[in-house]
Amino acid sequence: MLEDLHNPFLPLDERTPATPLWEAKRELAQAVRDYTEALMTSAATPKQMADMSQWLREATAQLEQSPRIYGRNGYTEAGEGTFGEVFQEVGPLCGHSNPIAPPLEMWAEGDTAYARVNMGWRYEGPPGCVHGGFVAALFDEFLGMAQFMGGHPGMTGTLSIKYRRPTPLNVPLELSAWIERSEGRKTFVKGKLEANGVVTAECEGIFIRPTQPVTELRDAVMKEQPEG
Ligand SMILES: CCCCCCCC(=O)SCCNC(=O)CCNC(=O)[C@H](O)C(C)(C)COP(=O)(O)OP(=O)(O)OC[C@H]1O[C@@H](n2cnc3c(N)ncnc32)[C@H](O)[C@@H]1OP(=O)(O)O
Repeated sequence: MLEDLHNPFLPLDERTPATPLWEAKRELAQAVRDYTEALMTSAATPKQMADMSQWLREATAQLEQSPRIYGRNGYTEAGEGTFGEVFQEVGPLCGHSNPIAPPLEMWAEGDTAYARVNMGWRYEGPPGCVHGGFVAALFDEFLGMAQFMGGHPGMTGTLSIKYRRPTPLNVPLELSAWIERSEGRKTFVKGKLEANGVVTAECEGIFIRPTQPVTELRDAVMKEQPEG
């Protein structure tokens, strides 16, 4: 059922783009990341901002007029990689080709999964600190991947977070996670987030292995939506 999912713990240098589309998109996504990060701290003049808005709208129009592919299933159906290869590009937290992904880098050593990320000004909640919702998002993605080590990955059922200290922006954040136990379709995972050697947040997640293939999720969800 989940055989085709990308192994999130491949060495980073082996996670090469599956097709030329992703190779180009990675570069564009990084440029957009850099642009939005610069925007957050820029005090350019209103005229400079207006000029850049115009220039960006024109660039967006070019993308909109290009051939389009929608969603993970769309990319796999278009031959742009397996479900797993596409995931490593479009995932909203770790996707190389998704400019909203910080991105989060993950690897495994023994029974523990690790991740590293640096959250810039785009993610500010309390002054100088990472917004709590983004801390939760990092845990959701990271614990979601850590449960793969158990071999029975599922969807997030419950995520409980203890915010112990404010999490600073613009420093390397270190995450670690491990599987506590599995019961039937449920996998219990724990994790922590550290900045400068201080634990700023802890998380417990319960992941539930779905009864249907995750690749069929889109069609199942669409069927559940009311007409209209
Ligand atoms: C597959 C790899 C993807 C990895 C990415 C993970 C990161 C994500 O963001 S996932 C997206 C966020 N999560 C979701 O959208 C999930 C939405 N929820 C669902 O789809 C369903 O409720 C789902 C699949 C979690 C469980 O549904 P279902 O399979 O019908 O559960 P059900 O048969 O009622 O219960 C099975 C067991 O799980 C337990 N359980 C059900 N829901 C929950 C829950 N939310 N929290 C804790 N336990 C639960 C039940 O108590 C039951 O336990 P037991 O066997 O001991 O009685």
